[in-house]
Amino acid sequence: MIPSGAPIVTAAEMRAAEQAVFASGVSQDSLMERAGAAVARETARFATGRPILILAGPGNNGGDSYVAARLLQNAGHDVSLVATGAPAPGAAERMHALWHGPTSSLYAARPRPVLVDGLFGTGMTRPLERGLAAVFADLCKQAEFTLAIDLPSGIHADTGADLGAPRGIDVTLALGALKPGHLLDIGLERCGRVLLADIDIPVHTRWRTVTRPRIDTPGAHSHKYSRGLVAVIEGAMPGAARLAARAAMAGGAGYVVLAGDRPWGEGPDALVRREVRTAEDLSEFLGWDRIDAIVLGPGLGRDRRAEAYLRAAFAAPKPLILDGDALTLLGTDAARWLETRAAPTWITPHSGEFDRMFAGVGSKIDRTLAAAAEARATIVHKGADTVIAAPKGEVRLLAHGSRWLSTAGTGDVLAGLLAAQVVQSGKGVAPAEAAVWLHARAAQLAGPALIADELIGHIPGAISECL
Ligand SMILES: NC(=O)C1=CN([C@@H]2O[C@H](COP(=O)(O)OP(=O)(O)OC[C@H]3O[C@@H](n4cnc5c(N)ncnc54)[C@H](O)[C@@H]3O)[C@@H](O)[C@H]2O)[C@H](O)CC1
Ligand SMILES: [K+]
Repeated sequence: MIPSGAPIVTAAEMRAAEQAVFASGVSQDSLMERAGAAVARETARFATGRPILILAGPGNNGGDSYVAARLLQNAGHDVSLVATGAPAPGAAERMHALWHGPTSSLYAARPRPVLVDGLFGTGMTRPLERGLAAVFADLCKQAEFTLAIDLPSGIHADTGADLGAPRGIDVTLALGALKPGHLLDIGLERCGRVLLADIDIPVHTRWRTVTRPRIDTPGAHSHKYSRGLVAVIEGAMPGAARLAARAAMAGGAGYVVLAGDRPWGEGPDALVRREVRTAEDLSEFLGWDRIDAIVLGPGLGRDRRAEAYLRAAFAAPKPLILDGDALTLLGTDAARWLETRAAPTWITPHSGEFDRMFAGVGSKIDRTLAAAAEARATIVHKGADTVIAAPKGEVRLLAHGSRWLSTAGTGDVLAGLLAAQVVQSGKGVAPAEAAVWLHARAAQLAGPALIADELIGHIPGAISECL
């Protein structure tokens, strides 16, 4: 569980935001008191009277620990503390001096039912030392409830990479804002439930977690064309394009056309079919001015005709959603090709497709942002941690999507759903955010062992939560 619509900042941005608070006249001690008070409040809520062990590292994460230990003890809790080294000069040292309760060394620590991890937070720069990681993991294992301050110690704040974090953290209390490490990579599975404590540090960022979209009920004068026409192009595996087309219909598009050489197969009667056999046919069809968005890629194939279809779709001056085989065909030339398009483009790669198209370093957010800027396209980089990035720097992140989505055809559904949002809500991240939210919610509604066909049936239920 991750708070929705919450700001996400890097460790450096968080430090800069803290500096701005200090510059406005707030002392470091009072900010640390706020952080420690938030930790004490949440710990007390979950501890329900059980004995508490607090781990305090050498930096400001440890400083928060000393404050929380003092406040919990003052409130009557049974608290003991483990310090892993001398506190750094400054606020952490002053908070250490105010702690008068029992303190032991890490290696002599006895497990207690409630564990608070204040070893390292955003200052985590290198892997945990082995012995420390082993003792820490053991204390977590033996605790009944574990809360991590800001981040689990052993998770890289900016990438979510594993620097030795234990399993079994129940709650991570993010201070001030979420960090990428709460949402990406190993961080996503090691943080447990993420709660966000507002400690009054203003942050300015264009990175947020995905929120539930607001969808308008069609107006009195709406008609099939005003609600948007989506053209889905069929290829070698027609089932995939049909899934995308049905998802576009369920997603609220006014009119959906399936175009291909075998479009007459199964599927709803409300789906309009159009026979297209060659790239010339396709160009002619895509010249129809009623078309508001094109979906190309699901089940397209990778033969010469598929390449010719891709060129025809690229040349059409219409919003274009590219998925699956279209992305494989673009390959390492993707950015060069995509940046030539005048009309808006969305691409929906999973990590394998993304890595074939783009180089790049850093976190999944950094790499997706760099690719979006280079390709001048909005990218929905799918996975357990789905990152949406737009060329001008906007980022949306959806973590904890249903693991049951990892099955054939769900990506085709997302592509169709995205097209439906594009024709209804326009440019950039907004339609992608809406599509990703609806897709995840439909998956929750479909429950375990879902198949892509069933997912489509739950899209209207997801939409009804957004009206
Ligand atoms: N800045 C503030 O006033 C506030 C910060 N808050 C909390 O502070 C942490 C960030 O604190 P910082 O001191 O920058 O870093 P850490 O406490 O995470 O640790 C830094 C400390 O640890 C050393 N170190 C890093 N990695 C390792 C390692 N693998 N093994 C051993 N030592 C390591 C590093 O060199 C430093 O000495 C933030 O997360 C908040 O919890 C408050 O929230 C608000 C006030
Ligand atoms: K921590």
